[in-house]
Amino acid sequence: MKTMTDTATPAIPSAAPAVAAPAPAAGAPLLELRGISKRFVQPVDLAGRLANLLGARNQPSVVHAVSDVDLQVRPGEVIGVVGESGCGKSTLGRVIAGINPPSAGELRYEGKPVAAMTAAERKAYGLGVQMIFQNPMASLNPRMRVLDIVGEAPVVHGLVPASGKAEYVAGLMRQVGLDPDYAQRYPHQFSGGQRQRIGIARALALKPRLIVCDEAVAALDVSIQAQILNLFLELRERLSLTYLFISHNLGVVGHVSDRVVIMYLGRVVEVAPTEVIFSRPAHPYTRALLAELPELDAVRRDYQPIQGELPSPLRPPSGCAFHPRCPHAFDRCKVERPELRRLQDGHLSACHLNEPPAPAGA
Ligand SMILES: Nc1ncnc2c1ncn2[C@@H]1O[C@H](COP(=O)(O)OP(=O)(O)OP(=O)(O)O)[C@@H](O)[C@H]1O
Repeated sequence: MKTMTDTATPAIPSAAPAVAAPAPAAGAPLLELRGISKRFVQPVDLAGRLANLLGARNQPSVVHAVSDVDLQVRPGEVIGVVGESGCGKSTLGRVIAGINPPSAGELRYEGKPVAAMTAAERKAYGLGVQMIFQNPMASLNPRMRVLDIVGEAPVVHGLVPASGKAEYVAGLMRQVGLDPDYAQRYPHQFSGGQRQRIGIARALALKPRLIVCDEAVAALDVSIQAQILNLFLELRERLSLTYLFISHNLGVVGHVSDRVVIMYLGRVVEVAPTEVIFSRPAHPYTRALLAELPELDAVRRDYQPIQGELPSPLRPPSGCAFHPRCPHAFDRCKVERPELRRLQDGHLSACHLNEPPAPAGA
């Protein structure tokens, strides 16, 4: 059977946003994270346990995937979460979407702590926060038709009667740019971009307020990435959606986000409006990520690209976790972890170099 393909559109720029994003609504946060941490305990194998018993080594078994993250997401806002592979972005997204419970801290949705929600409130939260994944082929059941992939959950949750399912699915398919005549087809009969549109329709079917997009365009060709990003922005306008956009690529995130959160080894190291991240990055790690982008402009020309490998979250470095890779590290960075400090309204950074100089004579 014929495979559908996407038409070509211009490639995504590697830096500043291409589409002017409307200012997010002010007011109470839709989602709030207070000191959120997520640790995974890794099972120690028999040899490791024996070695531990004999004192031959002290095998750490706790992965600090996310540590002490504070964040407020306002309704209508698009927040980009950026960092290298393994820095805790997906774990943070999964905690926000309720897939993994946090190990510590408080998650609040629509002003209520999730841990203290009634069953009805928890259901509203579960439907209100949806997640879209990187690989649509892996996240769509290959044996289900689009009609069921998109339409099953809203019927189960009573959002639409079974008799109205076909019409509901057809409306969603149109909304994401798919021909409703293909509702009887299976995922493998669509192109990569079209499959991601099915994933988006499936998320929209539950009428979410917040969508966590985890590397949602990373597996797509560059021209298709631009189409899907533009679709996210159109849907945001049309449906007043809020997004958390997770990506290792600062260029992709810059295209869609109002604010960017930079993560390093489980911690937030910089937060700022997107244009500030690109024009006045304060953290050496953010500058290193900018240096990786193909089109270096004059401002970024002296940024140093990232050196070496991400350390293991089993053994985070002492002090500032970035110090072994930081071109500006000095003695204090090795022993004292810098706090996330407010530099200006909406701009926070965790680097000793950002501290104001001590007053003369102090
Ligand atoms: N279920 C789990 N059990 C044990 N460790 C985990 C689990 N999930 C994630 N981790 C570890 O937590 C750390 C953060 O992983 P995470 O997937 O959140 O990072 P990421 O920034 O999203 O990376 P990627 O872009 O590669 O997905 C990694 O060291 C990872 O191995």
